[in-house]
Amino acid sequence: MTLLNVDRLTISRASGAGEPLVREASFTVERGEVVGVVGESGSGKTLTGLSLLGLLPHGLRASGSIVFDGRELLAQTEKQWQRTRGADIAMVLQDPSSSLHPMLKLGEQLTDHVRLHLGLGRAAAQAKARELLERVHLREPDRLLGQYPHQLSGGMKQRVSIAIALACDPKLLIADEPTTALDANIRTGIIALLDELRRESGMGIIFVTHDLAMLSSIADRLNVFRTGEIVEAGEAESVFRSPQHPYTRVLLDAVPQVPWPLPKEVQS
Ligand SMILES: Nc1ncnc2c1ncn2[C@@H]1O[C@H](COP(=O)(O)OP(=O)(O)OP(=O)(O)O)[C@@H](O)[C@H]1O
Repeated sequence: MTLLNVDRLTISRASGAGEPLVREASFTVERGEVVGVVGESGSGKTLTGLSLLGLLPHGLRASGSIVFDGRELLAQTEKQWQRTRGADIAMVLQDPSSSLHPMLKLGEQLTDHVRLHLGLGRAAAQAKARELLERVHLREPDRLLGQYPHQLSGGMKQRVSIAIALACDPKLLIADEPTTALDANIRTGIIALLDELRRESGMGIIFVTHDLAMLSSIADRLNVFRTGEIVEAGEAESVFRSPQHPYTRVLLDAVPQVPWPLPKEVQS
């Protein structure tokens, strides 16, 4: 069964004013698949991601259909959404600091998170926290658990926020510009980690970015957004090789070299 089936998703102002911000967007995500969502600033990528978590900003509403694992999310109560978030669908944001409390040691944040979501006792939660840090390839987890976020580099912080997102074994991860704030060489490591996690766990990933080149090494399929609409969708390889929409060509022209997939040195 398809993991996620978004059908004619429309996001508009609840007041009815103005044009919809996202218009009739339809796409699917299969298990273990990375779907790239690309487009210029303001094209509706983030709102689409937030609607999959029931987290649209106040004053906006979604219509159409979002079927996840066989159930309609748009019909959910707030209580049902709370169970969906984290346990079924998790999100990683551009700025890892936004998912980490600056005044709390990582150990407290990770163990509190797993205790809350998995109902584990203190010792089991600490063991789970260590295991999660190892899963994202952070060395010396015990030492890290005693540190504050500001003691970590940006790349390490992003790995910790991925570890937090993985705590409940979500089936779908929405990664919204997860590498934009990072240096080029760190970026490659985070992309490799996401690629490894989807292979290992069968988790689907929606990778949102304005940078098409970023997706060349990881995306199976692409959705190109422009002013609230999907203007091109298809297998990543064929979109890279022969883009159909003029806007996709403009995005590709901004990428320095585009044989698909890009050679490793260009990906970084
Ligand atoms: N709370 C809101 N109320 C009204 N309009 C909003 C709200 N949030 C976002 N928008 C508008 O919706 C449109 C889509 O925004 P969205 O954040 O999804 O774009 P994006 O493609 O993710 O952009 P970026 O790459 O800059 O993050 C934009 O025109 C934005 O100004």
